[in-house]
Amino acid sequence: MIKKMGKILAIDDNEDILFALKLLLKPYVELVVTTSDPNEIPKLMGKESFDVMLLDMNFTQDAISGQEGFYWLDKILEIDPGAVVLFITAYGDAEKAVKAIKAGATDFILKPWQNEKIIATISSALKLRESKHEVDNLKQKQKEYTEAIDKPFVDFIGESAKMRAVFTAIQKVAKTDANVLILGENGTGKELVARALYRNSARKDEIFLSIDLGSISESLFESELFGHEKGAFTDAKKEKPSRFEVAHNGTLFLDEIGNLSLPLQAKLLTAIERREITRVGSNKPTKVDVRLICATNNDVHQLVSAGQFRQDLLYRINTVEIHLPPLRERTEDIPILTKHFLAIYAKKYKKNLKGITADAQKKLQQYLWPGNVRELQHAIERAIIMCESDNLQSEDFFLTGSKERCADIDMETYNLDQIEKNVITKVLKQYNGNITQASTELGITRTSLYRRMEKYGL
Ligand SMILES: Nc1ncnc2c1ncn2[C@@H]1O[C@H](COP(=O)(O)OP(=O)(O)OP(=O)(O)O)[C@@H](O)[C@H]1O
Repeated sequence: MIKKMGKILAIDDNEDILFALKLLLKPYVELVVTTSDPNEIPKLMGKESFDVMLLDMNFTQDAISGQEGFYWLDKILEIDPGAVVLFITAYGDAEKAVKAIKAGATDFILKPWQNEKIIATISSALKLRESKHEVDNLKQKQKEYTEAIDKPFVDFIGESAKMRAVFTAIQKVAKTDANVLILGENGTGKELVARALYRNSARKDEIFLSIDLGSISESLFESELFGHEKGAFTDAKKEKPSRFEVAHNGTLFLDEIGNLSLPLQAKLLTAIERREITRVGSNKPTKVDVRLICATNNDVHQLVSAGQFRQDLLYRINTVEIHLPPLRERTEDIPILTKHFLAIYAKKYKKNLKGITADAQKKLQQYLWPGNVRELQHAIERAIIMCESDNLQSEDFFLTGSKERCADIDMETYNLDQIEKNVITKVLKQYNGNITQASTELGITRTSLYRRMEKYGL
């Protein structure tokens, strides 16, 4: 039953009813305020935050239409959109009840009432009000967390033509609800793109939920992504909502989608196609409305050709594709990124640094950055910690030499085929046999590289 909690406002033109209500509710609730004049409602609501309001439907004698009640319901909801209003009427019928609920009332009480029934209804209404408060608090917290998490992501830097094309694509796509697939090597800024899309979308006030699919084990995938009911399996001590449900109305960022096994791809596809999920241990599907942004550092089209990624899933997630170029293909961005990270870390480590020497900057320009912007960021942080002078020096950067762009190639022979073979061997070694990266570096297609490898028996 109701613990002595909750504040109630009862509005009825019949003083006897108000008196009876006060007497009935006083032992259970913290405060009962009554008024026979509905015009008092705004003033009373200004003074006190009521949890539940009991509102008569008809205030003029002999009136049975309920119009006045609906008028005051509107006023109450205008003042407090989260108000929990219970209509009271002696002339209640199913039709009016439905109309009242549609208009925003929470429930309906018929006069004359049974005491237990009215107390039970008010008790549920108080619980509803409490849940509404909790939801509001959680939404507020979520907003604050998102803003805090988003802060480091606000600076998305790049001046190169390739990055300008990415920024233009983000501007065009963000406002639409289209599913976006972001492709790019590790550390190129895929999550930055996802957050920029979210921040500029119509769903910006809802949740942004990021899931690293690569970090979820196969056995836990289904319950992690789709949730489970209590007792669905041995360890399911409590029910768990699916990530889709948590992200409902918001944006779901599925990172490392290329790492999903084929059976899990099938499950994900069903959820996306039907726009509903079914928790493990339940047979009741729940509708979900999310904007999907996916990312991968794999060559997903190549995975499709190799039968390792479902084509139908790819078509569902790549309404628009955004390609993030690796840093070595936009070396003109290195100076501005250097400046940016230098300012951040000099402040963090309280170092009074002027900048970076021309030699050191040249070293950064020549390096291939296999870890892309993330690697540059870490290299600068480390250099700032190590630096003992006014400017970052070449020696402050410990870059793995093998990944430096080779300025010249030993010409032991002038045979062009032999030179080509040597260069390809060198580049393949440099990228540990990664065909995509090697072909990009060589400026040829993957197919051409394969053809040449076959030709030279590599
Ligand atoms: N253009 C950029 N401007 C500023 N910072 C950037 C830029 N690109 C990447 N970064 C920074 O580099 C780091 C890596 O970025 P992010 O996590 O978005 O990359 P990713 O492509 O999602 O990486 P992974 O594939 O490893 O998950 C982050 O700290 C990010 O803030």
